[in-house]
Amino acid sequence: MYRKPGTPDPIVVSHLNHWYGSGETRIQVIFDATLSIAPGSLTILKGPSGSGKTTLLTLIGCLRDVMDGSLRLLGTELNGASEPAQVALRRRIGFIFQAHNLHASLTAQQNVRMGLEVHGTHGNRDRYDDAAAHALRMVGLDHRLHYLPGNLSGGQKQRVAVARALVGNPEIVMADEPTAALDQESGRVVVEILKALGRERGTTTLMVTHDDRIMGLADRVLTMEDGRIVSDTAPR
Ligand SMILES: Nc1ncnc2c1ncn2[C@@H]1O[C@H](COP(=O)(O)OP(=O)(O)OP(=O)(O)O)[C@@H](O)[C@H]1O
Repeated sequence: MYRKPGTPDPIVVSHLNHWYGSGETRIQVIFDATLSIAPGSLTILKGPSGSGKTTLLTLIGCLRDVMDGSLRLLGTELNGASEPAQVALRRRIGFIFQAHNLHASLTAQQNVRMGLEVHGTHGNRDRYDDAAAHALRMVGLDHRLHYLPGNLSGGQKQRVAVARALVGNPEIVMADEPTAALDQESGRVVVEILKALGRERGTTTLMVTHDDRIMGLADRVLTMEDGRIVSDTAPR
């Protein structure tokens, strides 16, 4: 992918620490995390339950305040960032979660449209349907635009959730266990879609997963243990 000289990495974390609780029950859950993630890459964050993966992902996704250390997201320092600055950054991120949270009474296209409506920043509302249809085409579901989630398979529902995360052209996609409920082939399809976006649009993906079946598809695998990043490998 072409990269303008001097462009910073979209995610740059430096000496990040995080705690939960207060007083005697305060516990540290992230210790001195330092990493930089290249644009257009797909990075997997893995590790045992309770090792801090979701905490790190939500810190990077601007869903939790930075307490200590530095976290630069798309060139903006999050430590001390105002709420409006954080809201503006969140609009540049597409989120995909394991429980895909599709609305049962809305069609695939209407669910994806919601991805634009919640932001309310994409100008011409007449174009929302076109944008939603386009995003569903990208995930191979253009023949299911008017289906309700109840009439879609698990893999198809997850692809609708991917389309909803992608419809606003996010610069970063953050996914928490997006393939856990899927069979191997459906999981692979979801990851391949995100990889293609990296190549074609430079979208950077950070994904938490326990799913060993998809490790080989990542550009980079970070392993966490007890709140620390203990290994950083490139599978290929
Ligand atoms: N809101 C919270 N308040 C207090 N402690 C928390 C909170 N959220 C998480 N923790 C604790 O912080 C540690 C890290 O949790 P985190 O959810 O980041 O781990 P994880 O690696 O994502 O785990 P899993 O794979 O089970 O989702 C755990 O010990 C957890 O019990």
